Amino acid sequence: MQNNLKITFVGGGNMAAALIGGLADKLTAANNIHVIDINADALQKLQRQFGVTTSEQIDASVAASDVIVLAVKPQQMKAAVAQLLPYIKAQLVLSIAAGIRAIDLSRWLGGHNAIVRTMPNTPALIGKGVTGMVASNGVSKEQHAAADAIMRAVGETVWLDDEKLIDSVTAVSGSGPAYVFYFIEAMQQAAQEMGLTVEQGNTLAISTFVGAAQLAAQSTDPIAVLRERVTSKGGTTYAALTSMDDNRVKQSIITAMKAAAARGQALGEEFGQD
Ligand SMILES: NC(=O)C1=CN([C@@H]2O[C@H](COP(=O)(O)OP(=O)(O)OC[C@H]3O[C@@H](n4cnc5c(N)ncnc54)[C@H](O)[C@@H]3O)[C@@H](O)[C@H]2O)C=CC1
Ligand SMILES: O=C(O)[C@@H]1CCC=N1
Repeated sequence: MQNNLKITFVGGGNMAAALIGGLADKLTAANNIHVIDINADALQKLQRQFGVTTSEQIDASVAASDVIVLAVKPQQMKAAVAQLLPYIKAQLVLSIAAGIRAIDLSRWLGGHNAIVRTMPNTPALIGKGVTGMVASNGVSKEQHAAADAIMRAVGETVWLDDEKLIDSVTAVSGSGPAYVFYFIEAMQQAAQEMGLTVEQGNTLAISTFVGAAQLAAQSTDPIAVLRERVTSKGGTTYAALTSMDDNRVKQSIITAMKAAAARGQALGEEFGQD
């Protein structure tokens, strides 16, 4: 079902492309989506692939849009937002950047406080994303619904009450696809070291991930029970999991995820300064 939301993306890189893929001619007509990026090649690709309109600099389309999606890197955010200032009225500003806090965006936008901070992830590209979101106090009911509809167009949404938790979401699901790919890569390498072909290893590793994830999503049993059902006493899985425990793999994953959350906070401090 399409609405007529006019959406301007500031930044047309990887994550913007994933979101636009879910929105264009689905939530809203492709020609209601405008993308501004300093990289002409990125714009050409988006124009060709999705039929969106584009420009290389901030223009009047910003003033005419209902929603402005901030999709540049945290390091690029302050400079990008500064150019928006003359065009900001009542639009919803939706940021997907790691770390950058709503209070800093608001200050750079002259006190504008209709801001939704979000943390999507790349499975959005195939409509299987999940996005953590938090609204600042100037967001109207309609804008809240619009933000939810935008992110739902590419997957699930999880709303938070406390903005601080966005760094935790970043560590879990924002960066999360990379942990999964890392684990799959390790399984593929092990498969090859144990004599399977590249193709056989890829099929076995990826299908195992997809199957186990779907089983986990559909099951009412705790994940630990699902794990125990694979683990016969004195069997092969027990040998593998004992090796992982001996190598503190679980603790390493938890430590790594806390490092991601800490980096999110540090990005906010580093690039949210005046
Ligand atoms: N890649 C991911 O998995 C995720 C990324 N994010 C967030 O999304 C944001 C974008 O990340 P990516 O798409 O991966 O980066 P990217 O580097 O692919 O895209 C950023 C784009 O912004 C453009 N840009 C830079 N300065 C600009 C300016 N002043 N005006 C207009 N465009 C400008 C660049 O040319 C580039 O095309 C980041 O803030 C990141 O934290 C959030 C969730 C997941
Ligand atoms: O690595 C990053 O900083 C971004 C945020 C979450 C995923 N990618």
